[in-house]
Amino acid sequence: MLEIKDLHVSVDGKKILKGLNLKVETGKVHAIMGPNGSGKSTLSYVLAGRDGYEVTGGSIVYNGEDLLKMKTEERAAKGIFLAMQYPVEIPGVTTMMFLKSALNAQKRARGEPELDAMGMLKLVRAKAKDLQVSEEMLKRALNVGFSGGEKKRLEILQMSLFEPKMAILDETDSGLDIDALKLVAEGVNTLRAPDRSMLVITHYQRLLDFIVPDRVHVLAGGQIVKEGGKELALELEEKGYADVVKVPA
Ligand SMILES: Nc1ncnc2c1ncn2[C@@H]1O[C@H](COP(=O)(O)OP(=O)(O)OP(=O)(O)O)[C@@H](O)[C@H]1O
Repeated sequence: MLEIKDLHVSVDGKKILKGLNLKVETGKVHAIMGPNGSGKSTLSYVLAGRDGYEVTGGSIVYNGEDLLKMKTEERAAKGIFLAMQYPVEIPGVTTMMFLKSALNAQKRARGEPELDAMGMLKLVRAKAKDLQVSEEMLKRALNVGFSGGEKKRLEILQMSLFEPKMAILDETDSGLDIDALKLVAEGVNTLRAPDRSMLVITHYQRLLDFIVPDRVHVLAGGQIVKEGGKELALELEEKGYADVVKVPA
């Protein structure tokens, strides 16, 4: 369970989150929708512990612990995973090498035995097939020259390897054609579990037809301004934000 209370965050001196409150329940899928620039990516970065995001007020409690006191790698080891809106390219590091070192770093931090090259290859191959991530992609430098859809599929592959407890998907649907969207949604749905929460950030109802959320929250002007069930996403799609919520100044 994740509980965010009155969260205030600034980036480069600019106030972005302005008193955000949000509860994400264990085992549930929560969707966050909101206009451009409302602070959705900022929220995902703050949860993952990215540098440069200054928390000036409020609290985030994750399974009874103060998340804001944890370093980024500690958060990952405790099961927080962020599928980024713009996955980073790392020239010189093959995708396979990256997956192995990231997974083993988490295993080390949890005191679990690490996987050797063979074990890793077997695991990745099995999961990659379902997400149509080719062997050739696994040999290439991480995300370098990958299409938008390939990058997003790789993010979901990472998620299925890391088996996080709290997965944050930041606009994982952007740049996906309809077949890739279904593939990614299927990948996400197979990871739904009673001990795993998901925070799905999206602009479009379309994704939520495939990944049906338990709760929908609207983020506008740095605050959660409306909450509801999955029907709220339909209402937003139909009427637009301006007619459904009042955006704080
Ligand atoms: N480094 C920065 N310096 C100044 N302003 C920033 C910085 N990073 C983000 N912002 C601003 O913070 C606001 C929120 O950005 P954020 O990316 O969180 O929005 P978002 O809701 O994810 O938007 P979108 O839907 O367009 O992806 C935007 O107005 C953005 O320009």
